[in-house]
Amino acid sequence: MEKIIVRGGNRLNGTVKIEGAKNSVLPVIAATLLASNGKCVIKDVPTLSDVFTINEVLRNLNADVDFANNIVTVDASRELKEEAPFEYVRKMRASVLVMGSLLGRNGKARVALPGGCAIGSRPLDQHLKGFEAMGAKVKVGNGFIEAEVNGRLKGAKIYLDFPSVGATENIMMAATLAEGTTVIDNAAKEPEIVDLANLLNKMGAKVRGAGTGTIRIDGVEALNGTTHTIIPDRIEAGTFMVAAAITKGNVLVKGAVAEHLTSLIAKMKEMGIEIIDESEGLRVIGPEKLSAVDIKTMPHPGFPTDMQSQMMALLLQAEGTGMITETVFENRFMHVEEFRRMNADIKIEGRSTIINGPSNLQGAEVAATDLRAAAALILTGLVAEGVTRVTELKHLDRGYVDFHGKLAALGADIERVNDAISNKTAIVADLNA
Ligand SMILES: CC(=O)N[C@H]1[C@@H](OP(=O)(O)OP(=O)(O)OC[C@H]2O[C@@H](n3ccc(=O)[nH]c3=O)[C@H](O)[C@@H]2O)O[C@H](CO)[C@@H](O)[C@@H]1O
Ligand SMILES: C=C(OP(=O)(O)O)C(=O)O
Repeated sequence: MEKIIVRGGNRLNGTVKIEGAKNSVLPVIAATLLASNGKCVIKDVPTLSDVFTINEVLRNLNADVDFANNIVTVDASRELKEEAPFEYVRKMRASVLVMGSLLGRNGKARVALPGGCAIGSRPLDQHLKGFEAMGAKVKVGNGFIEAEVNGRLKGAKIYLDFPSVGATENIMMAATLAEGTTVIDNAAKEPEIVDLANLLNKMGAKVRGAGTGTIRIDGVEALNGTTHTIIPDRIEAGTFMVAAAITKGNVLVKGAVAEHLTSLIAKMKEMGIEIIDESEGLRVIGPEKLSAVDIKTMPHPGFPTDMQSQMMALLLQAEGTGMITETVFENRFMHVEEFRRMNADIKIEGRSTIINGPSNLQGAEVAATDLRAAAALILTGLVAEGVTRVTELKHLDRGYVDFHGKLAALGADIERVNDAISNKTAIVADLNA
């Protein structure tokens, strides 16, 4: 079994470089399916398992996809197939993002239903409501969603009940090739939505208002290939900011964009952490004592749910009682039990957790329950007494490139081992002895 082994106690110092954003690159790669002429060249693509999965989804749809040196090149000019099977959607929910592109380009899409996941039930009703408003017939059955339109999609006015990131992206992509104008109200405002709109506009689309609550898309006849560089990953940046603060270190998080991290910076400053906006990124200096704060996750520009578990790790080290309320996902506290195994004092009350700090954290064997929980448990291991072993690293690899290597370069005592391999090596060594 693969494990990350951390021995707590080292302060982190130095510079870490942030990769391109996972949550940007996945919709961007899905959007390249819209180009019926020319290739799309996407730069600063992180080598994450989710990127390999979306590339496979595209290949399966008959696109040519090449991935080398952090550049993905997609040629989707051939006729596309219409189905994203369960084997991909099961690995990564964001596979459903090909639905908007396929519907816009082909008039038909068949995507396996993702089902729930460890952080919540995550329905797709807002995506489907948008496609239906644009004239698609949507059918759900036999584990698949099928959407089909006779001729072209028609522009429509769509109000989202919740500013869903995925629904905003899927509807935006479909609308680029629709007849007439689509208006999405109560749209998500995340920086990744703006990145996707910038790519679409370079491909020849007419998208305005991305980053605000109302996005207007004037449909065009066809889209072309282009070159695009992915924005830096604000969640990876935030995770390293917490790593610096929790270890009382001094780290330059190179490439971090302050405007993408306003709510996190505000909360970290409230906790007593020094954050300096330098030309290359954000420098984070951890204080000797952290103060407890209350946090409520919200759609952007509110506090990101994807930083919730990492901030819980930080609050475990703060003086006093802090509260975290999760409003985006209904079940994103699975990591609490794992933190408790490390001697954390946390209570769950409905959608809130009460964290009493500072905890006398102790190393333990813990299992990652989702991607951000994996990172949070490793962060906790950086300050726990003794050795922490974190398993279920498939979650970590979805969203972090060489996480342990980057922490080790900053001075952490951390390694990644594979028991299966070391057992095999031991057996071979025995045989040779
Ligand atoms: C690949 C990607 O970009 N993933 C991000 C994206 O996920 P994702 O796009 O799945 O998140 P959404 O914004 O859609 O979901 C937020 C909430 O809305 C609900 N909902 C969503 C769609 C829908 O049709 N009906 C519905 O009820 C979800 O169950 C959830 O409770 O945004 C989340 C919220 O910032 C982040 O945590 C994820 O990292
Ligand atoms: C929840 C996350 O991602 P996804 O939507 O891809 O599951 C995340 O990045 O923390």
